[in-house]
Amino acid sequence: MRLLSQWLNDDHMQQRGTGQAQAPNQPPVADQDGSAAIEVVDLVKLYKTTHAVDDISFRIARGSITGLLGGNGAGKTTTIAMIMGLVLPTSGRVSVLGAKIPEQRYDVLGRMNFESPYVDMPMRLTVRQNLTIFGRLYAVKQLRERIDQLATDLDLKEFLDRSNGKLSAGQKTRVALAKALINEPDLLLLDEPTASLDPDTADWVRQHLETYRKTHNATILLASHNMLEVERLCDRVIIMKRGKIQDDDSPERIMARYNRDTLEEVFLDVARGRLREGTS
Ligand SMILES: Nc1ncnc2c1ncn2[C@@H]1O[C@H](COP(=O)(O)OP(=O)(O)OP(=O)(O)O)[C@@H](O)[C@H]1O
Repeated sequence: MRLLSQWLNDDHMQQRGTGQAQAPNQPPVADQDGSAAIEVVDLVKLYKTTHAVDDISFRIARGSITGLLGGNGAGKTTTIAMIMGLVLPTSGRVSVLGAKIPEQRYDVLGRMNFESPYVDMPMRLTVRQNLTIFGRLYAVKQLRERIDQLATDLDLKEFLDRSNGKLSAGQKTRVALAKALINEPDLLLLDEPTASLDPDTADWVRQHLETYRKTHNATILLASHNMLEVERLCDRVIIMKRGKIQDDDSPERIMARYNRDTLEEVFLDVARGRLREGTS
């Protein structure tokens, strides 16, 4: 995850450094054709001899919530980074909201957003200043009202004028979520969205994400190590291991296939190489 934060910081610096915002509110690239929110075909990322991502393919339907699971080093972050166009694939194709990535990424970046508690925002700036900068990068209209709305929705009012460096981990996570929603994205990529939140706040964030998906018909792809969260939120689960897709189905069908009652048990089966029902 540290690597992803580095890529992201570099990316934002590049956009600011060139003085060119990312043309966020451009007309949508041809996605009226019913194309998937995300399409990944035969995707490979090879780092010297490490197959970080090893020939994976999937399509993610619009308006769905998909969980990307897998142990440490399974290839989740690299997959998400390639979907965002931050890492170039060794081979294979990615398209997002009908646009080829990375070639046409600037056509759709304004309709996407990303959140990870591992990516810090500038510490000396206040929450309001940070949200203002990101809102301007996305050319959000009526930005002040949008920030007020997010502050109400995500309960940030109490520390809106406090610098980011003086927030608790849980408060930072809520601010990071506000940043991810600032442009009302059609596609939200989340990395452990409830890490470091207490159970009550985590539950509240999950509810917020579910509501956001419903009200905006948004598509959410989230990497998580929290199996209960994935069971609760996701219509579909993609399990990765050593760069490959090990399983891909609804949580219910996956649990049935492994003859398990929880995704946590399935995760342990996959991690420890135990076979699912019906495989030899
Ligand atoms: N820039 C890089 N150079 C070399 N190897 C890399 C690089 N980035 C990732 N890797 C390797 O690729 C593999 C997949 O890493 P990745 O970060 O995608 O896994 P992950 O599933 O996100 O893991 P975690 O749950 O620990 O965050 C790992 O073996 C990792 O060491």
